[in-house]
Amino acid sequence: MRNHSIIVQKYGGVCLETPAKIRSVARSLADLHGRGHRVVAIVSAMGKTTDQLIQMAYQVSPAPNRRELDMLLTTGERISMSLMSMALADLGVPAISFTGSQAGVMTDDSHSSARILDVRPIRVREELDRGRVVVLAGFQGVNPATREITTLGRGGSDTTAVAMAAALKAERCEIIKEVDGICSADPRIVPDAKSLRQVDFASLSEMCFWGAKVLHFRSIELAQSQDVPLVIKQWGGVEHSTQVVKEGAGMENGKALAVNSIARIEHVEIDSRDLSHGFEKFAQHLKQNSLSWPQLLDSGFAAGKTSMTVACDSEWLDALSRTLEQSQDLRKPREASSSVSLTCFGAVSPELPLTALQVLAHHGIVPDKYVMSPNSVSLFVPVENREAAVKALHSLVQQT
Ligand SMILES: Nc1ncnc2c1ncn2[C@@H]1O[C@H](COP(=O)(O)OP(=O)(O)O)[C@@H](O)[C@H]1O
Ligand SMILES: N[C@@H](CC(=O)OP(=O)(O)O)C(=O)O
Repeated sequence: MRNHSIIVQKYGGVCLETPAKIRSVARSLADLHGRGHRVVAIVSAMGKTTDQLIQMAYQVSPAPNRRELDMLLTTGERISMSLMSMALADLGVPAISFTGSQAGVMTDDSHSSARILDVRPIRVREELDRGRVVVLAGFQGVNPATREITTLGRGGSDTTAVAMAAALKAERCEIIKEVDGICSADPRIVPDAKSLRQVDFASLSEMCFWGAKVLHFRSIELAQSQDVPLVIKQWGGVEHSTQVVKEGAGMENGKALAVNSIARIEHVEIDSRDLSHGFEKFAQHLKQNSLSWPQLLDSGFAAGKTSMTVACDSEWLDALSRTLEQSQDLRKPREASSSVSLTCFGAVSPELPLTALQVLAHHGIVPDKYVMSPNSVSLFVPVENREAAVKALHSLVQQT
């Protein structure tokens, strides 16, 4: 099998929700294997397993130890990988499952937000050469210095898939989803959102930073730097739904591609001398409460206070809110907000921010913050206006 091309496929929790769905994914892997490819399947935890495990941890401890939390969360992917391997064996396909550490995914020591330092897939290669389908637990690795098990952060299986595809020099890395690829908006909010057949790395990276739950943000950067051919495919479909390309050939500069949103953004105020002091106090607070760094969206200093605007998964934000109630110097100055972002191919045109504000005003939505990035216009709106804001801004996406 040494000369056969390697295909890495990643299946998210939605595609693996039930034993029946696992059997059906196994049939599709068997089919790919039967067509002569060497197949590596990266699996996430079934359905909402990771959420349930996190909730369980917080029921046991208000500030779960991060090492132990990683030990707990990695079990979700172990369940999927072993079940998938069993289902493949039942179909007569030789298969073997590996955890992240068995597969040689080496990370730093940052529990719950570890970064991949190296991938040494020795056992994976051996098993592929033997003709087996290799099923790998996504979202996890091991720190070679401490020998501790780590996780890559929520949604990290996409990053495992890209890193493994790069290390194995795979022909391509396919991210298999239930949705029809990357859409011009979350189809749950905008049912007639169109699927983007091609998207360039820079735009996709900003879409995912600003809330498109289609790919782990870090996996995009990795695919670009490691030159991994990356496609997003709808589960059951034969064609690629979305192909990620270096440059979006044929697309107009500044064209609005998609609207995405972050449902919950929390604001934190820190009594401090200056911005740097504010950051130090925030870092200390996170450490004391066993919290990893969140996604930082905005920060500023005025009148003895550092303000931080952060996003993360809801369990993390709930935990932060609880710890802030007990703090003297850090507090929540206001209710949470949502962001809504319009991402363009190429640089944002200078008139777009005003147009976006006018469209929202027409729908009675008044944002209170505007953040500019190279490809996106992002506005912070009240949580209750989020869906209406996404629908309104979607009218600016060119329907071609
Ligand atoms: N721009 C977007 N395009 C496609 N899906 C999006 C977008 N923004 C948010 N989503 C949501 O992301 C999820 C995509 O992946 P899904 O296959 O359901 O999950 P996973 O593979 O991570 O288990 C869907 O629930 C979809 O509603
Ligand atoms: N199970 C992990 C990792 C992951 O990547 O999941 P998914 O591919 O279903 O988003 C999580 O829920 O964060």
